Amino acid sequence: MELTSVNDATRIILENTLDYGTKAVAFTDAYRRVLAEPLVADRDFPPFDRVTMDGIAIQWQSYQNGQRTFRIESTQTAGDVQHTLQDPAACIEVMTGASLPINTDTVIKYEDVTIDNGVAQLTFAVREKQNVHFRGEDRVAGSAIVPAGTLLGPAEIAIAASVGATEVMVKKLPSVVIITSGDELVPVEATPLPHQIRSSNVHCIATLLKPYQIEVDFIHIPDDLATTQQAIQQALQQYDVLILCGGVSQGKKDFIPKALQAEGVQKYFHKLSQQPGKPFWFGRKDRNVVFALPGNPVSSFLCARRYFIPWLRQSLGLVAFDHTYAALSTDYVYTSPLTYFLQVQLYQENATLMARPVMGHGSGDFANLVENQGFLELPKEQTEFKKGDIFPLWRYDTL
Ligand SMILES: Nc1nc2c(c(=O)[nH]1)N[C@H]1C(S)=C(S)[C@@H](COP(=O)(O)OP(=O)(O)OC[C@H]3O[C@@H](n4cnc5c(N)ncnc54)[C@H](O)[C@@H]3O)O[C@H]1N2
Ligand code: MOO
Ligand SMILES: [Mg+2]
Repeated sequence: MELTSVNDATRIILENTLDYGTKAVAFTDAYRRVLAEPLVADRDFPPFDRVTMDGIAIQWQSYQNGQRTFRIESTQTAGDVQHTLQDPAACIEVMTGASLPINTDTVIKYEDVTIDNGVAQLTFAVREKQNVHFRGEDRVAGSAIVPAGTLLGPAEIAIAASVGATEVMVKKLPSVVIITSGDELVPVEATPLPHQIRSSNVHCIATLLKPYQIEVDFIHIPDDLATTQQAIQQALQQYDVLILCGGVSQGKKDFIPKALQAEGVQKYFHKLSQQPGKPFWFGRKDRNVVFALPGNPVSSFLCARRYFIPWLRQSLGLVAFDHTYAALSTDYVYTSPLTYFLQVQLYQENATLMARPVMGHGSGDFANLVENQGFLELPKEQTEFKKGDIFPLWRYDTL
């Protein structure tokens, strides 16, 4: 049977991204959501001529005229209404964050003056308009400071706060369920019998999605076709996205592809020319998108990272691909005609990000994942990879 290439699979998946609309959320809950409407400056940034040093404010012209001593008229601290300098030859004491007094244009910090008996004497040269952050210098009122489509981080949340956007419009997230199958799996809190294991993959995948603020539901089904079909039917009604884990290979109880098709999910591909994750199945039914990942823990994780994250990013209006690049630390040989996801440990060598292969015991060895931070995507046309060659790097920490 013809295997689908990694490139074709990527293209097909990205042809099936969906827009889930927008919603308003409290700006304090907007971290790592995608902004749907720009954050607009309600005032100039800064909104008034802002003093940037504690010291005295003068009129530059009097300094220019040779004056070096200034009588102190008043003191203006941050939060005070704006003072006015009455005598152009005098000065006003001002504090960082205060609005610059009317009739002044230059601030001299305390370290550059001596004050005696209510008179300030300059001890250093002064530049016109120094130590003032002038109104509208950064942004003018009405300008879009944060454009729509931005993934919100600390800096953007600060802008939301500053413009008084208690609620912001963000892209809605798809609802996601992770469905595990397998009679050998028991819950985390259970003590497994000798032939059983605790279900761990789902928590790996759920954690992978957390940086995007996606909270998943979990469903576990036994290896039984009728129950599987029923669970899939219900999940298709309840969720936008189904991520299934396991049951997609050749086993006697690998029912997932059959059950999905029986429930009307159209298969877009099954089996890729990649290692690990070869038996990956992807399909769609109307607005339901279904990622049926191979059960081996490394396979399900790397497939979720390599295919689901770009799908999610594009669905949210972000650039789909979030890989970077790293250089192989050593020669490497891989002879199968498959794209290889090589698990690597990352380290910095001068300005180059280096990737050292960390070989585990195949796609069942998920303990090995803790030793590496991502994988290099080695193209299937090549078998010999040279030290220093650069390849796409998919990091596990996606944000
Ligand atoms: N005859 C063939 N056998 C297999 C092939 C093949 O091409 N021909 N492909 C192998 C590859 S590659 C993979 S990957 C696996 C995929 O298997 P399934 O998707 O059918 O997954 P399962 O059989 O259900 O489980 C595989 C393995 O993973 C463990 N697993 C599953 N779910 C979890 C979970 N939630 N937490 C922890 N571990 C989980 C499960 O116990 C199995 O050990 O098939 C190969 N076989
Ligand atoms: O491709 Mo399977 O994903 O190696 O274990
Ligand atoms: Mg199987």
